[in-house]
Amino acid sequence: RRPKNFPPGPSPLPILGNILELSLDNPLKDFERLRNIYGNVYSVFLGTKAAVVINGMKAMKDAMVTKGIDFAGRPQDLFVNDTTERKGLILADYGQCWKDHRRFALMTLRNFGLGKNSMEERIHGEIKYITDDLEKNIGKSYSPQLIFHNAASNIICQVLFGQRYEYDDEFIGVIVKCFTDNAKLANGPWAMLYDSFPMIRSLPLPFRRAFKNSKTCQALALTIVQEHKKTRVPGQPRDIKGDDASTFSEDMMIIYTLDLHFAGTDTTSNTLLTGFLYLITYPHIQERCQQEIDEVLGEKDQASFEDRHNMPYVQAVTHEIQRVANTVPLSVPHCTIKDTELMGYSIPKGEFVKPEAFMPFSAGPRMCLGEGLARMELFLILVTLLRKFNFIWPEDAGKPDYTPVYGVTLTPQPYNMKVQLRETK
Ligand code: HEM
Repeated sequence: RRPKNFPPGPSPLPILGNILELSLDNPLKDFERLRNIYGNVYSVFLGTKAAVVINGMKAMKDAMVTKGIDFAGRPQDLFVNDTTERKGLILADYGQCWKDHRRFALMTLRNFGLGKNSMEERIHGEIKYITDDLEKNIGKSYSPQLIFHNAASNIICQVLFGQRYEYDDEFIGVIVKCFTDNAKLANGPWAMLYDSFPMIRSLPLPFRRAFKNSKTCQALALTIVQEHKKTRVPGQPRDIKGDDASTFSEDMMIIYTLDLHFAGTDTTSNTLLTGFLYLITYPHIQERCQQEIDEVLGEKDQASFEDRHNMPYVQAVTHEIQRVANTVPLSVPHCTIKDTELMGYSIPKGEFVKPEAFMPFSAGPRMCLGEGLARMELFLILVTLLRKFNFIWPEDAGKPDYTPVYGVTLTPQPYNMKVQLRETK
């Protein structure tokens, strides 16, 4: 039963709650349907657990910013918590440990050049590998998935581990494959059943693959962390470092690096993949971006992030790409840390909230800490590639299918593109 003055929603069935109202494969349309019936703040029961769904700018701002701290918790009894063994930063509950980790991550990103030229240089260094790969494939029908996932992974790997990996490197290939698989599993049907019906959790069902993926990544990350400990010179940080005496134990450090690696890979790359899918199939928009890029950059060697201020059209296209890509469609679940109110409804401590509104990086104290890096990556990669190449839908590729594949991150259906060098002026 809903607590007094709780946000409204469909009547729950015993044990099942409202699970039959939601498509287990992709509940986004059902969330939208329920929003049309119950308004911007409503609740659904996943099994016996109540979840509040928040939509629309006003309710999102109220919950995530005005009452940001009230809503800054993370539920701790979900499939995703068992996958990451309750360690790391993304799913840490509100408290000192989360604060320390968030501050440390932001400081590391700053120390490694975010907001300064060095991060731009690092991104440009990686773009050079993308353009080399594209140049090798001029005229062929080519799947861009691997390059964008590996490029985004390499940019964050350089901050985390001080190194990049070749695009055919097996070690990183395994990690990125586990990430993409877990991003689908964590919002997939088995996760929904796992969250709704705790009695099935110990059964050998397909959700176990996510635990196996997580163990595989942990074992690989451990080898890097141990290698770095061996060769570390005190006082000369090359990348992030741990300290056994604090909350940054080796164990914690491993999940923490995987968290940042995961958060920085599947998000930026899927946004780019969706971006190119639309730029290819709306060629007049690709062309207008290229015109603006040519005018602003002229003879300049390479684009700088500052150039965005002179490229209003490219900026608008980047924002539109983020809107249609809807890369993290349900954000990350929040929970209230004390009894609070939202849009006139009472929300008691401990119920969890899945914000659904368009704010690609979310808002408030828990908002994406990689926003600055992601924006820089999206801008520099888009501008540099569009300046040098034309991207074309292959003649034999049939009609484009824009239906995204559901998961923690939305992914476009796999597609091939053709690349041509642009005429140099
Ligand atoms: C287009 C790219 C990206 C999008 C759309 C995106 C989106 C998001 C969203 C919606 C959240 C949840 C915020 C909330 O709970 O309210 C989040 C959290 C987070 N993101 Fe991103 N993100 C992107 C790129 C990145 C990058 C490049 C990094 C790496 C530096 C990163 C690191 C994180 C971390 C660590 C959190 C958890 C923050 C916390 O719990 O305090 N993200 N992101």
